[in-house]
Amino acid sequence: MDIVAVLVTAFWAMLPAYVPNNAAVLTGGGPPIDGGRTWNGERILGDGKTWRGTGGGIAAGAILALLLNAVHPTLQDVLAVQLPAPFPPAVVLALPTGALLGDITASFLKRRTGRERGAAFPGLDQLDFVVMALVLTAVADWGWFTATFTPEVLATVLLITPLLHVSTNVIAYKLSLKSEPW
Ligand SMILES: CC(C)=CCC/C(C)=C/CC/C(C)=C/CC/C(C)=C/COC[C@@H](COP(=O)(O)O)OC/C=C(\C)CC/C=C(\C)CC/C=C(\C)CCC=C(C)C
Ligand SMILES: Nc1ccn([C@@H]2O[C@H](COP(=O)(O)OP(=O)(O)OP(=O)(O)O)[C@@H](O)[C@H]2O)c(=O)n1
Ligand SMILES: [Mg+2]
Repeated sequence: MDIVAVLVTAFWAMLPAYVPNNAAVLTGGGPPIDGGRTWNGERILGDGKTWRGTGGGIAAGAILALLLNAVHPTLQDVLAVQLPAPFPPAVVLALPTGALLGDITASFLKRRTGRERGAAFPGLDQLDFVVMALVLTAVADWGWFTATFTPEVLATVLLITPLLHVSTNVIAYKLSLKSEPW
């Protein structure tokens, strides 16, 4: 695969895992998942992980995956690029669900390490959602996963995701959509 094909595959295949975190910020609020419960004096997850944000995020990512599947044949013709095979139904759910599960796991780890809601955890913040999205996708459909995420695509995903995460968060902060720029 040439470099353009690798970049296009990495971005296309990960979009349904990128959008859920954005959508959760926009749709979040209401009752927290942990119901306010604590463990060893600290919140289990905190007020930043809500049912509404999680549901909104998964819905946004799954809808986007279905939209990408719908435009797949046309775009492949028009752009003359090799896109990954359409997202199988299990992957349509695994990518966004994994992304938010990764983010929720990171909040659990942040609370266990004494970090308050909104505190940064460099490294974890940038890769939590992508690692869990990839793991869940591999479990959901191993054939699609290995055909799409070749070693070079996987390396590209792990390289571009932190850059995209940092830039999206700075833009969202400047637009007053997030209270911290990370
Ligand atoms: C479908 C809905 C409801 C919203 C879509 C909004 C949107 C513009 C999505 C772009 C998707 C995308 C390509 C994102 C970049 C990949 C990425 C790593 C995203 C991680 O999201 C971070 C998120 C919160 O993260 P956290 O929970 O871990 O802290 O960021 C907050 C984002 C928002 C509140 C949404 C609004 C975002 C913008 C206005 C910025 C748009 C920026 C880009 C498209 C990327 C531009 C940067 C480069 C270098 C290309
Ligand atoms: N599952 C989720 C993820 C995010 N959000 C919303 O998106 C905001 C930003 O997300 P994030 O940065 O992940 O949460 P933080 O508030 O920073 O909390 P934490 O320290 O636990 O990451 C949250 O405050 C919350 O309003 C949500 O409602 N539900
Ligand atoms: Mg945060």
